[in-house]
Amino acid sequence: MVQSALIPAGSPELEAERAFLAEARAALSRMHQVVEERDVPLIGGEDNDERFTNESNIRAKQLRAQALLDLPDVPLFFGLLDYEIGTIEGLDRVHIGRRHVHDGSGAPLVIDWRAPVSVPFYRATRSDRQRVLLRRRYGFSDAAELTGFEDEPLIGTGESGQADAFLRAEIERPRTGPMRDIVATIQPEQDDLVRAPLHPSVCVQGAPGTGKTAVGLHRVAYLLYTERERLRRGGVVIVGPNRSFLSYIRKVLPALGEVDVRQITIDELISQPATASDEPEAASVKGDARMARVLRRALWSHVGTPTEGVLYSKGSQRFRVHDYEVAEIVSALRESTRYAPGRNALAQRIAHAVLVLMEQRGDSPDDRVQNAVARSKPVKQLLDAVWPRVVPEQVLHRLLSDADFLAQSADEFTVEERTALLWRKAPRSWKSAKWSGADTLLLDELEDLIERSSGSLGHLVLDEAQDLSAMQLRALGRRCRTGSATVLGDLAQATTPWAAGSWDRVLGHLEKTDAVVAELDRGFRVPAQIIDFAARLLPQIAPTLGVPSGIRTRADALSIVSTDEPSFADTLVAACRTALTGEGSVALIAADEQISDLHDALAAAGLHPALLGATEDEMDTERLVCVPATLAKGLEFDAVIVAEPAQIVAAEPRGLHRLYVVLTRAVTRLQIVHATPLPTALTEVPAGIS
Ligand SMILES: Nc1ncnc2c1ncn2[C@@H]1O[C@H](COP(=O)(O)OP(=O)(O)OP(=O)(O)O)[C@@H](O)[C@H]1O
Repeated sequence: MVQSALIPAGSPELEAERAFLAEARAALSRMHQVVEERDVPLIGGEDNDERFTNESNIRAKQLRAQALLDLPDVPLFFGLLDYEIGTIEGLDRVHIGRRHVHDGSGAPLVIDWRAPVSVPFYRATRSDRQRVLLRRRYGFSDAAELTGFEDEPLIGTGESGQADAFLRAEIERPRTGPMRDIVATIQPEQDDLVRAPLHPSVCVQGAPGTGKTAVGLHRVAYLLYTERERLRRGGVVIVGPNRSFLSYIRKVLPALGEVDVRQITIDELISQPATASDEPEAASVKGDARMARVLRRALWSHVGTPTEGVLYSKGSQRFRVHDYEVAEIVSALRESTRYAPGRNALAQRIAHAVLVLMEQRGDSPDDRVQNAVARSKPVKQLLDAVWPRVVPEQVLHRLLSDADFLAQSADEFTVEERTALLWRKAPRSWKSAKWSGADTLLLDELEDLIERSSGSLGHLVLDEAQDLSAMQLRALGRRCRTGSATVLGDLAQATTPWAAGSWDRVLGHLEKTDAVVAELDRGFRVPAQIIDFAARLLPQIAPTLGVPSGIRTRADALSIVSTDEPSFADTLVAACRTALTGEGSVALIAADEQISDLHDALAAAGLHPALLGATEDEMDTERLVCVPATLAKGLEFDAVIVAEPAQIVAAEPRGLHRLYVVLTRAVTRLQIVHATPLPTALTEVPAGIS
């Protein structure tokens, strides 16, 4: 909501626009009321299908009503296009907003930004004006009151700078609370990705603040508009790195009228909760793609070679299926099925062989006889010996506790890697085992090897995907086998030791190798001075990536304060106090082990800081937030104070990547306060980087 618009209050045209806004609001309220008052057709009967249909209809009505609620702080429209007469039948002037609003008789008042007629709002230029005569952008107060507008005629020569000024004003609007939508200022390169079709999948590599998260969220809203029916069945899920991040983005989709999208962490998507943790070495090996082969081998090693056949008796008759015949069936099945259906198929094939023997002796047995043979004691005994029933926990327990079994299943791992995998103190049985997050993914993989999972998700958005392990990506891909994905991330921000390292690998693990990979390199969040400073780390952390460009510059964007140990806390308090005199949000970011002491120091100085991660919505309530470095990813603040970069680097193996993340969170100002020397990667400027 840009506040500085050219047309002043009181002008007749502005008053006309205000009246139009009031009319549109009243119309939306009527649309909402119509839905509220509509009876849901309920079908009689109490069986599951009928109950399910009734519940779905009630929920559909609730969602529709919710989507039509007029949100008091969200403007109903943000732009307008004047088309050449006759371009669109009966509609030369189009107001563009977050939702479609009609007057009750079907005539549109506000057109949804996702509709084809809205596209030129984002794409038309003077050299390619797409039959548009004029583009108008509106300014609103924080209470969504129309304060003015700017017109951009597209006829004539030259380019106007209004769009850039508008974008800049929008980005620099002080941040309060969670992330907001960018629907009024989506840029053409972002719009390409937002409106890309549902298939194939899309993968976006983008430097910090290039709008990846914003693109992912707007793309979901767009896909739900164009493919609602297809996506309704499987659903759409957004997977983010942690609860703080999800809380930060939670309001964008509802503001765009989409209230039925799950936004969760990967741990929440995998059904089994973790109850233990891993050493980093173990977590790394468990996340490695080679684990998939190891698990497959470990599982299938339970299938043995029959040493005896089956002797089936019916009355006085005996039917024998020889061991070599069983062995042939087993070996054909192991090549072609999953574990559990293979076991059932083995029983059926043996039973079929018995039936053939019966027929050879003149009987004419039917299917019921075959089923009875398949369930008979001799067949069951053979199954238990040759193809035993197993559960994922059994297999994993054995792998992590039995060094010989592990060595036999995992010969591609080094001795050190196998040692890292083995439990120091193994639980007595699989039933009493506690599983770490990495283990739950291995169990998930095993479950799929035993019985194919359904994989029916319609669309999956993965944010910060550069951090996911191969096994996490495989688990995600399994849930979306027929659906498509939007994969968002930045390889330079990969902080996990198990990060896949390239988009080809990520997409391979996800089984979305058909994805189109695109790059965003215009940084909207971070002023150029800060981006250039942070980019000094790139030659070390991501030498193959290009250096991003910041679209804004600010003379006072970056300052570095060197202090000594005794004055360190006081210097930080002073820096935070000064930052709070400006507008918007302020973050103090420090290494995780340092943050709570610093939080206490700020509190003792009376600055009322919140501590990120303590609850879920601390960014909504306090202007000053203390952020542990490991939770900073994906977030942004108007002013950022980074304490002791060297400590952030020293805290973890990929500390320089973490520092890159931390340095790129500020929208207006970054101040670095340090008592120990800055990491040399920041002070020794490589050639070609300013
Ligand atoms: N077209 C735009 N108009 C206005 N603001 C924008 C636009 N594109 C991005 N922004 C703003 O820039 C900031 C960064 O966007 P976003 O968080 O989506 O970037 P990102 O690429 O996901 O960053 P990171 O890599 O740090 O997670 C946000 O405040 C977002 O609203």
